[in-house]
Amino acid sequence: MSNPIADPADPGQETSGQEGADQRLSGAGAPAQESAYETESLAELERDVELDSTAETEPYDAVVLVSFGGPEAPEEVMPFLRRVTRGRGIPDDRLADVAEHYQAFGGKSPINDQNRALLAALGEEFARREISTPLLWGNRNSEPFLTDTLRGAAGEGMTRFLAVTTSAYSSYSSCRQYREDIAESIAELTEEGTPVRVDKIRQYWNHPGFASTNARLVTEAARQVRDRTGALPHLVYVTHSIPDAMDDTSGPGDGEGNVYSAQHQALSQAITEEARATLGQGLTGELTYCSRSGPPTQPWLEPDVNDRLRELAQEGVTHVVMAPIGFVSDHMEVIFDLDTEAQETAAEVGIEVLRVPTVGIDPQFVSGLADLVLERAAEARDETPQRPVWPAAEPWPSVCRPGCCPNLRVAKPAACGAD
Ligand SMILES: CC1=C(CCC(=O)O)c2cc3nc(cc4[nH]c(cc5[nH]c(cc1n2)c(C)c5CCC(=O)O)c(CCC(=O)O)c4C)C(CCC(=O)O)=C3C
Ligand SMILES: [Fe+2]
Repeated sequence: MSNPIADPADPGQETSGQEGADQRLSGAGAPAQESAYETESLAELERDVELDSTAETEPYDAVVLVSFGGPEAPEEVMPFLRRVTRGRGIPDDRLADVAEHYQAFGGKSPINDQNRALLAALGEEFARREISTPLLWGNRNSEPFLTDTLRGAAGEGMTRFLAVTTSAYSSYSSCRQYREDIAESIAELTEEGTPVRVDKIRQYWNHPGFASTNARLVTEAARQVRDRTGALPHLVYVTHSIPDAMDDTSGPGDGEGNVYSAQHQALSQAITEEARATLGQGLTGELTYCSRSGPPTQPWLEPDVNDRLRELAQEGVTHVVMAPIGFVSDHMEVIFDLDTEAQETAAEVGIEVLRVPTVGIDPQFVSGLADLVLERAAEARDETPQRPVWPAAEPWPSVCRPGCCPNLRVAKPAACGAD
C-alpha cells in the first residue's frame, strides 16, 4: 500500500479516476459498495455544504489519524519490531518473544484493521455533522507511514493538518514519541520542498468521550457479573507499563512528574466511584500494569496484572472485571498480554475474568474525537472553546509545554509543542 489517503467523508473529491478512488477508499478501510457515501444523493449533498461545514475545522486542510502501526503478514513482523526498537536497548530474546506473539496470530496485528474501522466510524460521524474535511491515516511504525500520507496530501496542495493520535495519556512513549515522529515527517517533507504544519488534539484521558465511555463499559461489565453471580466483582484496570524513569519524568517539565501513573490512577478511581454509585458501595478496584519489557534490572511500573491476579486469588477473589483503560483498541497487548496470558494466569489460580472492551469505535468515543477536533480547530483560530473534562482535572494543553515528557536518551525535535 503506497500512499493511502482516506477521505470517506468526501469521495467526490477524487481526481484520478474511479479506480484510484476505489483504491483510496479501500486503502483506509472505508466501507465498501454498500456505503452510504457511495450514493449519489449524499455525495451531492456533501458537495453542496462543503464550504460551510469545512469552516468548523479551519484552519486545517485535513485531519490525520496517527497510530502506532503493526505488522499484517508474517514477513512484516521482524521489520516492524526492528523499527519500533531501533536505537533502544531491547534484548534480542525479548524481540524473539514478541515476534512469537505476533506469529501466533498469523503475523497479523489487529491494530490496522481497528484503525480502518475507526477511520470509517469517524468519517461517518463527520458526515453526520456535515463536516467534509478529508480524513487521512498515517502510522509511525508500519504502512501506511505518516510521512507517505502527508507527502501525498501535500501533493494535492494541503499544508495544515490536525493529528488525532490513538493514545490518550501523557508520557514519552504515549505522547512525545508521537510528536517526535510527526516532527521527523515534517522535516522530511520540508527537505523535499513541501513543508507542512501539524497540530494535535490534546491528550484525552480525561475527555468525557474517552473517560465516560470507559466508565460505562466497566459498569456494564460489572453489572453483568453481579447479575449472573449475585456478587460484585473486583475491578482490575490495566495499562501499559513504562520504565519508572519515564513515569518519573512524565508531565510538564516544571511539574512533579509521575503524571502517566497519576492520570491512570485518577481515571481508575473515578470509574470505580461512578460504578459504585450504580452498583453498590462494596465495589472495589485497583490499577495494574502489563506488557513490561526491557532488562529485568530496570524498574518498570508495577504491579504486573499477572502477579496481582495470583495475590487476589489468595485473598479470596473469584471474579474480576478487567478493564484495559490504557488502550484505545483491542490490539496486540490486549489480545495477547491480557486475553491470552492474563486469562491463563487467572484460570490457573481459579479466578474468572470478564474483560471489558476497549473504547474502539464506540459511538460515544468517536463523537468525543470529533468534538476534540472541533475544539482544537477553534483554538487554532484563537477562539476559546469549551474544553470539557471528566474526571475533573485540568484539560491537557493542546500545545505541549517545553520539556514535557522528555526523551531521556537523546534530544530530538518534537512537533505540536512549545519546545
Ligand atoms: C505506553 C505505551 C503504549 C500505549 C500508548 C500507545 O498506544 O501508543 C504502547 C502501545 C503500543 N506498543 C505496541 C508495540 C510495541 N511496544 C514495544 C515497546 C514499548 N512500548 C512502550 C510503551 C507503550 N507502548 C515502552 C516503554 C516500550 C519499550 C521501549 C520502546 O521500545 O519504546 C514493542 C517492542 C517490543 C517490546 O519491548 O515489547 C512493541 C512491538 C503497540 C502495537 C500493538 C500491535 O501491534 O497491535 C502499541 C499500540
Ligand atoms: Fe509499546
